[in-house]
Amino acid sequence: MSQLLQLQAAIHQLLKHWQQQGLITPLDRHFALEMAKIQSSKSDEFLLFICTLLSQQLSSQHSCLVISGIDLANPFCEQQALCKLNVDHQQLTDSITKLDCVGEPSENTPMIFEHGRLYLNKYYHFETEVASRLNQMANIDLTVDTNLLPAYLNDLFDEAKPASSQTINWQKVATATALTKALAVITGGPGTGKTTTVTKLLLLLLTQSELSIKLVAPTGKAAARLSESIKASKARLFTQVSQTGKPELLKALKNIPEEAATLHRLLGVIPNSHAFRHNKDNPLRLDLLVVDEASMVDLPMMHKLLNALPSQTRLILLGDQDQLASVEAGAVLADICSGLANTDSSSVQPWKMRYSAKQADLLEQLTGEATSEFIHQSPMIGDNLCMLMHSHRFKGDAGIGLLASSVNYVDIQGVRREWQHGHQELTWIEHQAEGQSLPLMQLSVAAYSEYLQMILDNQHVYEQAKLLNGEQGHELGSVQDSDYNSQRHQAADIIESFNKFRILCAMRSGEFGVDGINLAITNVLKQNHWIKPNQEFYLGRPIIIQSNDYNLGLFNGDIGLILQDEQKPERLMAYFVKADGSLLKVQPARLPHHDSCFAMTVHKSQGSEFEQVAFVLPQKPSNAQWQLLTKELVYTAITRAKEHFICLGSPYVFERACKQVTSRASGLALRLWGKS
Ligand SMILES: Nc1ncnc2c1ncn2[C@@H]1O[C@H](COP(=O)(O)OP(=O)(O)OP(=O)(O)O)[C@@H](O)[C@H]1O
Repeated sequence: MSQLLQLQAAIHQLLKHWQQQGLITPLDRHFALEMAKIQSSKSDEFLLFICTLLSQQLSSQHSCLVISGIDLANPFCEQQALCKLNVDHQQLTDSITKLDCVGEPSENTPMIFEHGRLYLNKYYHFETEVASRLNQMANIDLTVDTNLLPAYLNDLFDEAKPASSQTINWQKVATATALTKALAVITGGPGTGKTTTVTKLLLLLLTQSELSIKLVAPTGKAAARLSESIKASKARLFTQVSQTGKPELLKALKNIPEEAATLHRLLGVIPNSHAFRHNKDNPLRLDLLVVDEASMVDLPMMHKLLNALPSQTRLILLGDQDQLASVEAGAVLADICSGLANTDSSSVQPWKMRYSAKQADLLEQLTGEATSEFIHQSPMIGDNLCMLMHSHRFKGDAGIGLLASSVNYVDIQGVRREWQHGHQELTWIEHQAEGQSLPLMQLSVAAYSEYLQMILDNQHVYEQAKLLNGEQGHELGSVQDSDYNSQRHQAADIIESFNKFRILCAMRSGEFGVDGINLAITNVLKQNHWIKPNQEFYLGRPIIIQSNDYNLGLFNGDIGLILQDEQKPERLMAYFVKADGSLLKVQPARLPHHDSCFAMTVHKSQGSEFEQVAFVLPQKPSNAQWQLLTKELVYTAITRAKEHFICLGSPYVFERACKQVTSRASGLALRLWGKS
C-alpha cells in the first residue's frame, strides 16, 4: 500500500514532525500507533497516515473524515508538503475500504466507512443514533385542540404582533409548532424572543394538563441566564395574562418552573466517569425538556441526552445556529437547521421555513398566519423547526445588532459600513505597531475599577471595624457582629459588577491571546494600585475553572473572584455564583485547575452576556491561528455584548475572519434532511 503515499521521510519521523509543528496532537499520533498495533502491521504507512488524518479531524471537532475533502497534494496542510497521495479520491476510497480495521456500518470494526465518510466506530454510532432518535421524535404528532388553542394564542401573541402585520408572527408559529410536535427546535439570534416564546408555550401547555417540566442548559452560566430570562419573561407576561380575564392562564403562568439546571446535573454525574446516572436503562422522569443554548451541545452529549429521554417526552431545543459550534465534536444544532438554508439566491433571507402541506394547514388553523407559502415537497424535519429572525434587543439602527448581522451574512461591505458609521455602541481600536494597546488597557482598568473599588471599600470597612473593636477591647473575630456586615458590599454584588465587562480573546496563547492579555491587565492594575498580585490568590483575582470537580460542585468554565471571607474577613476565599443563584465559597488551595480571568476565550464566553465586551484579535496570526479565526467566532464575540462592543484588531484580520465560514464534517445533516 505504501506506493499510495509519497513521503519525504519515514512515517514515524513525519508523525513526530507534524506533532512538533502543531499539525496533529499527541493524541492523534498515539491513536494512529495504537490502531496500527491492532492491525498488527506497525509499519503500514498508509494505515498510520489515514488513522492520523481521521484523528486529526476529530481533534478539530469534525465527526468524521470526508474523503472527497482530502487535499491529495497536501493532506496535512503543511507549508511545504512532506506527504502526498499518488492516487485520486476513488482509488483512495478503495484503499481505505480494503483496510482490515475499516468496515461497513453493520460490522464491528474500529472504523466505519459510509457515504464517502470515514468514522471512528463510536462516532458513527453517536451520529446514526442521534439522527434516528431525532427523526423518530420528529414524527410524533401531538393532538391539539384546534377550537380552544387559537383563542389562547391570540391572547398571548396578538398584542406583540408587529405593526406591519403583513409579516408573519413567527413567535406565534413557533409556539404552535411546539404544541403540535414532540420535537420542536426554535432558533434565532440574540433577543429574537426564544425565551419569550417558550414561556408562552409552557403557559399554554400548563393550561391543558399538569406536566413535569425541566429547563436545562449546557453550562452553569447559561443555566443561570435561562432561569433569569424565564423569570423576567413571566413577570412581563403577568399584566398581559391578567388582562385576558382567564384565571386558568394566570394559574398556569404561576406554575411555569423558573429554575434551570445544567445538562450534567440533569443527567446525574457519576464522579470519575463519562457515563451518567440517567441513560437508556434508567431514563429521566419528565414530560417535557427545554434545552437552551443547544448550539453548545456536542454530538456525544446529545447522544447521551436523547438516550436518557423516555419515548413520550417532548423535547424543545432553543439556540442560535449561527454561533460557534460546540467545543467537542459535531455541530448538532447547525446540522438540524441546515435544511432550511435558502437556495433562492435572489432572496435576502438566508433561511426559509420548510413545511408539509398538512403541517402548514394546521399551523394556519391555529395561528391565522399564512404559512402555506412555505410548503415544500420534501419537508423532512422542517415541520419541527421554526427560526425567529427579528431581534427585539437590537432595534433599528443599533450598532451591535447591525454589525452582528453583517458579519453573520458575510456582508463585508456592511461590516465596513457599520464600523465607519460611528455607532456609539461600537468602538474600534487599531493595533499599534508594537506592544500592548494602551487604549485597551485604559478602558479595561476603567471598566474593572468598579468591582475593585467595591473590594477596597470592603477592606476599608473591615479595617474601621477592627479599629473600633480594638478600641472597645473586643476580639478581632467579633467584627462579624458589628456594623461591618451592613456596611460592606455582598460577594454576589461584587461578582455581578465584575461580570459587566469582559475581554474576549480570539486566541489562547500569544501576546494578544488570553495568557498575554491577562498578564498585561494584571500588570496595569497593579501599577494603578487596584490589586497586589504578590501571592497566587490575591484579593480581587478573577478565576476561571478549567476542569470539573464534582465534589466541590465546580465545573469547567465557572467564574469566580478571590474575596475576603464574609464570615472571617481576615482570610481570602474564592466565591462563585452558581446556576441557581446561590453563592459557593471555596478555599483557594482546594480549587481545581484554574486560570486568571480578566480575559477569556470567546469559546468559554458562550452562554454568557456582558454589558461591555472588548474583543481582541491577534496582530499577525500564524497559519494555525488563521484556522481558528472564523465568522462564527466573530459573531459569537459580538453577540456577547449588550451595550458596547470594542474591537482591538486590524480591519484586514477582522474581515478575513468574517469570510472564513466554519463547516464541520458530519453526516448528520444528510441523515436528517436526505439529499435536498
Ligand atoms: N414580540 C415581541 N415584541 C416586543 N418585544 C419582544 C418580543 N419578543 C421578545 N421581546 C423582547 O425582546 C427581549 C429579548 O427577548 P427574549 O429574552 O425572549 O429573547 P431571546 O431570544 O431568548 O434572547 P437571548 O438571545 O438573550 O437568549 C426581551 O426584552 C423581550 O421582552
